[in-house]
Amino acid sequence: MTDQSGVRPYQRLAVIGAGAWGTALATVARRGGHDVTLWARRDDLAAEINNHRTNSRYLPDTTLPDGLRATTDMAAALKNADAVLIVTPSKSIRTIAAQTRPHMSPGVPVFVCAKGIEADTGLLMAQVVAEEIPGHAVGVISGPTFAIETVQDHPTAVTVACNGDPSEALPAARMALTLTTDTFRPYVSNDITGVEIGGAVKNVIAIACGILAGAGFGENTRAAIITRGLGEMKELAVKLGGTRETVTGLGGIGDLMLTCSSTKSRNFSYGAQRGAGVAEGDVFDGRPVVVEGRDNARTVTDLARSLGLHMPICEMVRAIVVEDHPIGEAFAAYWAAPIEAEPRALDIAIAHPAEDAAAKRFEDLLP
Ligand SMILES: NC(=O)c1ccc[n+]([C@@H]2O[C@H](COP(=O)([O-])OP(=O)(O)OC[C@H]3O[C@@H](n4cnc5c(N)ncnc54)[C@H](O)[C@@H]3O)[C@@H](O)[C@H]2O)c1
Ligand SMILES: O=P(O)(O)OC[C@H](O)CO
Repeated sequence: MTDQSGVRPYQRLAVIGAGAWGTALATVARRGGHDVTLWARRDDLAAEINNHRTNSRYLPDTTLPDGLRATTDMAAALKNADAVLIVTPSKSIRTIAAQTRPHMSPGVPVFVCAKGIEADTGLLMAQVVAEEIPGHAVGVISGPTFAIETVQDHPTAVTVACNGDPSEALPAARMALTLTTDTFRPYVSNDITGVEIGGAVKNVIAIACGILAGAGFGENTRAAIITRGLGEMKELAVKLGGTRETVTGLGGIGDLMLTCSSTKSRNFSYGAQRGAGVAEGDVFDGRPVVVEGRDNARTVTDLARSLGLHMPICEMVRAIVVEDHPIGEAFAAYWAAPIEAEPRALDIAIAHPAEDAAAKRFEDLLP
């Protein structure tokens, strides 16, 4: 084990994005005694956080810690920061990173906390930030974390990752120390790729689990999808240079277990509503809710296809949410696929003996 006893926490954090997760991470850091400035897009939200210690839209019924400052002024947020967290949805990460660049002090590390892959480029979030803010160490924070539970002080663990050997991954160790409180426990990793693929893929698998739960299927089905989904996650992560161990950690199976089994997950809930027959436009009663897995279904499968990988559960979700195929048809295609080996490295493919019957069963049963 490398002796990291000389590691010092960061003292002044800028958290960019005052939605549920940005506010939760800012709360953790403030509870840890650090100086925290939270950047919000909207004036009224910054004023609410400063004047009432609440963020009622994103974290209802919670009180934020004293001394947590919010601002809409990016320069002010970044002025004295010795570390930065970017916590907006993955679609906006490039734009937000570009907005931070003119105000970023030299050498300040940046941690991305969004779970996604960029459309068109297929880049992971840390790669996007590295392109927009060159010359800064870039890391990621991910794991099984519902923002509301974190703010309510439920014991919560995350992975903080930077690339490189343990000495180069020092910013990850410093950020882990910075965010450690009596209830929040970060672990350190040097595998950004594995952690990021875990976060993006679990969103898609959670939609699949939601769809099948919403359609009325039980725990057997969910366990099958989580396990096979984990296999898809592992193949993509390893293909891109991540490790199997990371996929079996908090950012992989940990986040899968959480997100695939709770209606607190927006991805699972979105899927559950679709599976119960709610039309796309009526999900969440038409309210705009961040469901990263909808975009991830396309970006994950685009990336996998470009690498010659087949991710059948992610393809099923893509067929439903991106290409608007009927749920029954998409699930039937997945379920009646040829018999294969577990793990897939064993090269076996036997035609499904009841392909048509299986297909018909689900096409008739599901919306
Ligand atoms: N909510 C959670 O429990 C949770 C936990 C872990 C990780 N995450 C991840 O954190 C990221 C952010 O999710 P969230 O739950 O905080 O979302 P949210 O909907 O609660 O908040 C999103 C925030 O980003 C801002 N935003 C949206 N688009 C923007 C843009 N184009 N430019 C600037 N600001 C913009 C919004 O104003 C809002 O403040 C996602 O990638 C999500 O997967 C969320
Ligand atoms: O609400 P979800 O589905 O976006 O999940 C939130 C977090 O990613 C859970 O770790």
